[in-house]
Amino acid sequence: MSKKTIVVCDHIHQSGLDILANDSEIELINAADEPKDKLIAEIIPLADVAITRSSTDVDAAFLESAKKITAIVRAGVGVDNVDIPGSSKQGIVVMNVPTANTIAAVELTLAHMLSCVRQFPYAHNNLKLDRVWRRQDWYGTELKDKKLGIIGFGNIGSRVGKRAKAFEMDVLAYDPYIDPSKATDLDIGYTKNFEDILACDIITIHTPKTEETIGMISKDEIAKMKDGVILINCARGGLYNEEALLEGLKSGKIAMAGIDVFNKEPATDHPLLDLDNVTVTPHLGANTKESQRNIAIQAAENAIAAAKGIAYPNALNLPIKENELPDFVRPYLELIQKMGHLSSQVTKSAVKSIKVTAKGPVSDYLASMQTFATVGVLTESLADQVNYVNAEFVAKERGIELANEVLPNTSGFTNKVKIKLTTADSTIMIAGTVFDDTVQRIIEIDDYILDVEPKGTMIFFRNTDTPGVIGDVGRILAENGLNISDFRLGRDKKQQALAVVRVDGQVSKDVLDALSALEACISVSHATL
Ligand SMILES: NC(=O)C1=CN([C@@H]2O[C@H](COP(=O)(O)OP(=O)(O)OC[C@H]3O[C@@H](n4cnc5c(N)ncnc54)[C@H](O)[C@@H]3O)[C@@H](O)[C@H]2O)C=CC1
Ligand SMILES: O=C(O)C(=O)COP(=O)(O)O
Repeated sequence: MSKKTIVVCDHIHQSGLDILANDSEIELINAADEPKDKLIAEIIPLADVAITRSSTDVDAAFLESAKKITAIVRAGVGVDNVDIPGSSKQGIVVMNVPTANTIAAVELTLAHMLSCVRQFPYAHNNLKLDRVWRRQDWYGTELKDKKLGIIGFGNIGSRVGKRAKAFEMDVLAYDPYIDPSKATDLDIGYTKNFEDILACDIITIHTPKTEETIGMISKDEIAKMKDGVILINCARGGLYNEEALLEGLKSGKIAMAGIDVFNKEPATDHPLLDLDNVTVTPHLGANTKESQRNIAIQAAENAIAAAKGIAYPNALNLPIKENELPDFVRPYLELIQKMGHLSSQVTKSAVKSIKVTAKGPVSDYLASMQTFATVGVLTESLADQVNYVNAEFVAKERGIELANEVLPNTSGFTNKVKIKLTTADSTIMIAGTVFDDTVQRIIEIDDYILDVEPKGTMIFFRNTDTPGVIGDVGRILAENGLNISDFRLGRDKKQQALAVVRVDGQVSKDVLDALSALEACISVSHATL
């Protein structure tokens, strides 16, 4: 059998390189020190499998060169620099190594917190580089009794919280996608109100980088914070808007920031580096010997398994062989995934169960429908960490009940699919169908009959069915510069109406507040697909 070539694109621990070098069926190319243009142009075309870290973007240029690649192993957690849909299209399985560097990132977060409150690097430089002994210049503050706000309470966030408790901090978690008991069982406070986090003394973020989390802390949020707040980011650059962060640090509103990650890396001429109230590290969250050793071993073993076609551990995608599905099924899978994504955005709470029902010939693909619906629901909180391969496993791990059922088709449609999402706070049902094999439509939301294209930014406005409401909604949107691209109305038997309004542009909190202040409003929410 000819050898399979595994290309290592970034620096990994020697233990992983040894495993790769010692396998007689594997040809190892260690390209960590090669310039990226040479890597892409000359080395990637030779690879059957590639191992990457955050320094190598798996983008269009990479994929263009990846003629033979069947699998990519991201030797770490974050896959925001990996084009997963593009990889799937090319039949490339993307895998990551999700928990091997958790502790390293947790401990770096604590290091930044301590460095910030004691201005550690500045005092260090003053003595070591300037040879100045001025103890009166270096009065810090204590972590004890300070309120720590943690955004994102997953593997890293929860462990930061646990350790902060050992410092006798008052810890508060914000993560709308977890069961609150995950925090309260650790004697850590839990809030669904983001404003509570903004009122903390120190704020640290541990979410993936998604459309929802990019710029989660920006100018408006910083304005609401305490004067002298401390901000830590050891997750991903851009979760704190960098311009707003810079401005806040310059004005002194933010006393200190501890930053490990930047929007664009390497960040050797970033304006944050010119300030004297930041502690910075060059994306070192995962850089401990223990983590890198564990990651390299797992990445090497998983890359070999993939190269030999034996297994794809922690696969984040399942390249969909579209030609193996009947033509009419594919749009239903896409539709139910959108319906899942939409329902989780509207309910915005810890998911308890996802039930999928199908009527008509599409019911033969019920298990796939369930998978796509589950991916859609969990995408909102987990982004790329959930996929068609691991959806069921991830849902079960989070205590989410999955159910599905085929129902006799009395609907009048050739096929009809429905998702019922139950969360800690509410339940929503959305049904859809596909016309002419291509035209996807939402046809029911709860008891309302509608005809809505699931696309773009949508506002869901539920109101008592009284005259003049539509005009009021239109006026508020116009006043806020939002152009309406579609307006659909459904009525139920209780004299209530649901308007689904598609708009061009983003829906701000002000718009939602103005809509919910209307007398006829029962509820208002929005979602973006
Ligand atoms: N600096 C570094 O070298 C390292 C950075 N990381 C990054 O740290 C971050 C966290 O990693 P893990 O804890 O392993 O991930 P995780 O998946 O275990 O946890 C992420 C949590 O964020 C929550 N979340 C998602 N959207 C949210 C939102 N809008 N608001 C509040 N919470 C939200 C999720 O529900 C989940 O509980 C990732 O961005 C990862 O890439 C991870 C390792 C090393
Ligand atoms: O695992 C992650 O998400 C990280 O950010 C670590 O990235 P790295 O492997 O150090 O380039």
